[in-house]
Amino acid sequence: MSAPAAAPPVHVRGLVRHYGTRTALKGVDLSLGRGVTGLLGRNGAGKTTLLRCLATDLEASAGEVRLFGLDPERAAGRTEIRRRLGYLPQNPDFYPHFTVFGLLDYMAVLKELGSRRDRHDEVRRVLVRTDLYDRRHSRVRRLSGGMRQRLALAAALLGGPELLLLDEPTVGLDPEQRIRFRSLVSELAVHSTVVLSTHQIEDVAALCGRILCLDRGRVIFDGTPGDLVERARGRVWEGAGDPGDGCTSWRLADGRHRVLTPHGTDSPGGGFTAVEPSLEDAYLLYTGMDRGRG
Ligand SMILES: Nc1ncnc2c1ncn2[C@@H]1O[C@H](COP(=O)(O)OP(=O)(O)OP(=O)(O)O)[C@@H](O)[C@H]1O
Repeated sequence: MSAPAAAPPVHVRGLVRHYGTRTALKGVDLSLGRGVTGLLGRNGAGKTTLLRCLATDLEASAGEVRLFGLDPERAAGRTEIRRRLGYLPQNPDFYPHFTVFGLLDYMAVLKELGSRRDRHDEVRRVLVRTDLYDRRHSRVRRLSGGMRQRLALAAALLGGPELLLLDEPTVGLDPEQRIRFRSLVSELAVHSTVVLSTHQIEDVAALCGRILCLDRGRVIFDGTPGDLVERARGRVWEGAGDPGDGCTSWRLADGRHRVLTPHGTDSPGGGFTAVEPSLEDAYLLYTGMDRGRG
């Protein structure tokens, strides 16, 4: 099945997804090209549900999903989409008795990756990319949590997908592996579309050219990290004293407080001075500010 030549990798209009009586996505619109898009939102906001819909793991209850211009609800479209995407699910689970190499080779067979020789070359390639080559003969059950996470990433990279969907990929990675992960993903994003759902704001700041904030099944922010930070300017403060109620605050190591005030005109009072907002401040403010909206 062929797709329109200029179709974006991801095009979603009015996407709704119900689980029984619960509505996890309430009309999501988005269109994604190359680069890394960070999907942010509080627990239960709908990030995993959105990724599962893009990964052809869940069907839309209503609305339109097109991947590479193809319709995942049609069998031919779905098969072609699956050939072209890589998906790292939340809490990936693998057959524990396989070796690392054997498991990836098995997944490569399912991905229809050519002859035995080509497949093995591809498995070696993703093992090197994820720093697991030295563990290729280990049983999956003997891997640490971070290594399993890298194995899941290796599986998602098989075949060089044009669309890479990563659901909390850096959970359990040590700092060195997180840095390796970031440079791998930013390299891949030169030629492909990456969607990264995460609670790790540092990863978003380091990697994402675009951020989508989800809140209760809706996109409440779509823009660059810089846009999001700008919205927090004049609303982040540090100082001594009691910041009082009505704003988000936390105690710093030196005993002072960092305070987020929801409106630009608010001030926590004497003793507090406005400071440069971080992406995390901006994210907290933005999702917090939206709390009052229906
Ligand atoms: N299989 C399911 N059955 C019923 N409800 C579900 C199911 N999966 C998710 N939900 C509900 O759908 C909503 C969105 O969940 P989802 O897992 O997409 O959120 P999330 O943003 O990925 O959260 P988290 O950050 O905690 O992973 C939540 O209210 C959740 O309880």
